[in-house]
Amino acid sequence: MRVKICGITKLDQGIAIARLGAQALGFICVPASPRYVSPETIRLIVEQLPKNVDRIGVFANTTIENICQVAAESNLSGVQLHGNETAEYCDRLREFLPGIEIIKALRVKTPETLATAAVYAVRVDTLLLDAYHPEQLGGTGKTIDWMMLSEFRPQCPWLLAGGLTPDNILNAIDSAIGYNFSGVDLSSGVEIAPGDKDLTKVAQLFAKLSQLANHR
Ligand SMILES: O=C(O)c1ccccc1NCC(=O)[C@H](O)[C@H](O)COP(=O)(O)O
Repeated sequence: MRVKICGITKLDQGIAIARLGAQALGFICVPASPRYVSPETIRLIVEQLPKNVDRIGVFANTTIENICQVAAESNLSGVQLHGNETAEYCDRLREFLPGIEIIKALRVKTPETLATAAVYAVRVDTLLLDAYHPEQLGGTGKTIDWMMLSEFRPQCPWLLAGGLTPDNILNAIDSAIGYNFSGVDLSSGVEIAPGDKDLTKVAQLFAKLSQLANHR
């Protein structure tokens, strides 16, 4: 199962979290976020990571030119679209960034949001389901109503996000496991403060995940 830890801002924490077992690290490229990191800082961290760790830049409602520039400067392997990007936008981004993983985040407010997954699933590599918050785009610590996920069957792999913690991770996965479920994404649930990861909690997370038969 893929585990993505998002909101990395510090080199030592990125390296430690990769060593603990994260297959993907997320870097917030949204300037308004308290977890924002510059392309220069991302590059410094990325250069020290094992090559098999995915390096995902998180963007929201920005231009394709900006994403391409940051992806090149930071040496990203993937980009996550966390705003109101349309399906056509995803198509255009693919043309500009062939070979880069595109993750489309859906902020799930009602079951109707899940129905919009179909239009993205044939265009992007991965979907990510996050919780809806009226004022914040991500890193909110709010959970999705996992009961809504029982009928979720997208045509591409998907990650579960939103308020996941070492304490609730096994229940969340139990609810999410199903067609094309590929992993989990955590941020505030393994933090001391925004952008400052709690390595004890990250270790607790991987200890919990090791109880799952299909982990790794
Ligand atoms: O984390 C942020 O500050 C952020 C800001 C703007 C857009 C997206 C953002 N985070 C996206 C993520 O992938 C988070 O990991 C995801 O929202 C889950 O967060 P959490 O509920 O804290 O685990």
